[in-house]
Amino acid sequence: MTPENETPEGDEPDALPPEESGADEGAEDAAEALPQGPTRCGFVALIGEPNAGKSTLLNRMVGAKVSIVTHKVQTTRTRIRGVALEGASQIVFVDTPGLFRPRRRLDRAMVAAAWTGADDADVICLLVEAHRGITEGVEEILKALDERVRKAPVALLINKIDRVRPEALLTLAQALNERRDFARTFMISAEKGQGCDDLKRWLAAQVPVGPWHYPEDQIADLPLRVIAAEFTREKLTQRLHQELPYQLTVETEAWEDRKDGSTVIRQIVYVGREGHRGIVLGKKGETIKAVGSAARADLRAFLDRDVHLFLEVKVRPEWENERERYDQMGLDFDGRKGR
Ligand SMILES: Nc1nc2c(ncn2[C@@H]2O[C@H](COP(=O)(O)OP(=O)(O)OP(=O)(O)O)[C@@H](O)[C@H]2O)c(=O)[nH]1
Repeated sequence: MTPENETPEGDEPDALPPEESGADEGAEDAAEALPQGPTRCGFVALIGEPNAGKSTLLNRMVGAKVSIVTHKVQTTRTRIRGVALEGASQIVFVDTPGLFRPRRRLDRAMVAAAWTGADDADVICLLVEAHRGITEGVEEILKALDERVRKAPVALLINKIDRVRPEALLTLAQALNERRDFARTFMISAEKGQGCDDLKRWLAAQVPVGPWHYPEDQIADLPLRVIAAEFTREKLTQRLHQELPYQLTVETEAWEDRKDGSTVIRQIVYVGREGHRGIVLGKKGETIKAVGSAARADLRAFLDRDVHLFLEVKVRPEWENERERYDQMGLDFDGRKGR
């Protein structure tokens, strides 16, 4: 067992700031009228290639960090729901794993989960990276959308507009709209906030009339144990190089809310080989200690409680072929559908 070490105040690595009001210049004019009267509630699936910015957008829409974000592809493994309110509407965002050509069992389960998220949605948002344009991967997703999606409106979100010149954006928007009839096109920067208020208002008007699914103060729908494991996996992914992050998984083994207001969380990091265990631990346990304190800082902010986090690294060569590991991640072992 490696206990986490104390995190100095203010050392909270990546939490996104709450949505800033007014970040979206000119949104007032362009926005749809805010839904008035009866409550509305519906599911909005965020789909796109790995790294398109789906988790970043989800966090911005919710105004808090509920999905992990890294610069590496395929960070999101399971479907994560984040809940946002806009006027009388409750919008349940479903952050799906990136869509790509699956090779391994884990890949297949992730892609199946992504499509299940889209199949169940009232509105689908396709994120395309402004600077990458219509890649082979985007082409494949468009083709799959044509085949699979019959009813739900699909909005095109051209993300990362902060990375390109405006002229390039218009050309890309035009090319994509020629390829498919989108319900609406938005130019956004999930990271910087441009276009996001406008998008949220539009989505609020699209979701169907009906009662809210979640209490007003609930922002995420994933077991806390899984969210906690995801936070640790994010820190590992940020610190470890190359392929290793894809070859490990994190599970929350025990969770105890203590009377003194603190929470004790024990997690296991499963790796495939002894050599990987050494890398995850680092010299004198430095890596795992740093991971533990960064994850703990996020957990503390998320739970608004003091957290004691204990991490253990175990070698389990076959973890990728064990049904229980998939159950823990909320993925379907047979890759047929996400849950
Ligand atoms: N410049 C810029 N970077 C962005 C923007 N949105 C997201 N990013 C960055 O793009 C990277 C990927 O973002 P994620 O939100 O993890 O992407 P994802 O689509 O959830 O990725 P997967 O988990 O692989 O499916 C991160 O480094 C983000 O900071 C944006 O609007 N502008």
